[in-house]
Amino acid sequence: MKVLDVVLTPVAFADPPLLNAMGVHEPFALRGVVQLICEDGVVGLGESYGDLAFLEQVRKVLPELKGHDVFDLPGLRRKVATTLGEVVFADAHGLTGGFSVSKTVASVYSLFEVAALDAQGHYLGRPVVDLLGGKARDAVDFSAYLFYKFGAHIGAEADSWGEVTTPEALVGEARRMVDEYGFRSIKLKGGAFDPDQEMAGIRALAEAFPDHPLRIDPNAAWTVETGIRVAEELDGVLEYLEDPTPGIEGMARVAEKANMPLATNMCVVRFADIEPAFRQRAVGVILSDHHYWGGLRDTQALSITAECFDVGLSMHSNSHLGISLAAMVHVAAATPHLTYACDTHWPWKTADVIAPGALEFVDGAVAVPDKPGLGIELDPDALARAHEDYVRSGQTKRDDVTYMRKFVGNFEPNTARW
Ligand SMILES: O=C([O-])C(=O)C[C@H](O)[C@@H](O)C(=O)[O-]
Ligand SMILES: [Mg+2]
Repeated sequence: MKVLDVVLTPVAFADPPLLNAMGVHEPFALRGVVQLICEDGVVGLGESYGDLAFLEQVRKVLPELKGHDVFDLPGLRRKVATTLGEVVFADAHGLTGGFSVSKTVASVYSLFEVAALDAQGHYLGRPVVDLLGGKARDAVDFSAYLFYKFGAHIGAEADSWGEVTTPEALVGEARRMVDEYGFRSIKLKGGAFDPDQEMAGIRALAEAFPDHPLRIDPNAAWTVETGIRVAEELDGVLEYLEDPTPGIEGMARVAEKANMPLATNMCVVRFADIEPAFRQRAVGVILSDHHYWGGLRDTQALSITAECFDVGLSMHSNSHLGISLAAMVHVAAATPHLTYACDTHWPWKTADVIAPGALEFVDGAVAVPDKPGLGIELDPDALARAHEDYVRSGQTKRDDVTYMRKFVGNFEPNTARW
């Protein structure tokens, strides 16, 4: 089944002022939506980053795809690699680790691989999970993804979540997420405040939700010494400690002293990082993310590799829409060695580009769609609105640092700050 045309649509959707080590989320999150228009009226959908520098790489590949057979995934990867050559896409926030030629190819390929698998599924009348080997589980568990946050964007009214900077407000945020979605585990995005303040937040969550496994992720905002201190003080409280400090060597030094596993989506972000990280026993959990690990099938390869070394697998999330959630659910369902509830930013958004109803949270889990392909439908009006928002936003990249300086004039990223 050949590709006749490819449509790439940059979109934006409203995002609250969520805090992290790099600053604060801007008023809109950007994404790129791809439609592979194929023979027989089949359309395959993919979603990834919306930064202009990323979309420029994606655009280079578009003309190469016409006439490509959507069942030829190795050929698709070759076309992406050949077209991009030695180019390296680097985002402005670094929250998903370092940049490389291989990560750039993996990221661009992933967008098209998901769309090709969706198209294959439509053509065959089978869900993507079946194309990936079949269901290892019927529903995929997600964790509540808590953020400290400002109450409002610059010049805007307060959003419905309000300001969250205290343990009490954090527990309130968690309560709302758990009540609305039924999440059975909780992740706190840290790195925004002093670690003692964030530990107080974790302790308040542990008291309010004694049956919910907890994690904290400061995105490498701490020194090795602070990472070790937090690991000791939160021993028995956390199921894992995510990216306390920068780099494989630093993580290995914290891991040596920590009783809980260390998790990462920053120091192991491509297959070449696995050998040094595992040799130094730097991580006990990898957060997979098909958007930069080379698609759904490479995510499964990552899982098998982790399993061989007795390393756990969880799943990372950036701000995303329904196409990405569907892809995450299909690959998670087809990946037996997935040992933790996955991350998702889903509760933070209020709009989407897909028709509602295909992906529902019940008890914190999303049932795997059984319709063909990803099992979702693009809503053309919603896509057009999201594209208008992209144009209106004036944003061309995610830049949490610069936006934070509008709140705190002399702000510098919190990398290894404490
Ligand atoms: O687990 C992580 O590191 C992330 O989810 C990175 C994200 O970019 C998150 O920090 C965010 O959206 O601010
Ligand atoms: Mg992380």
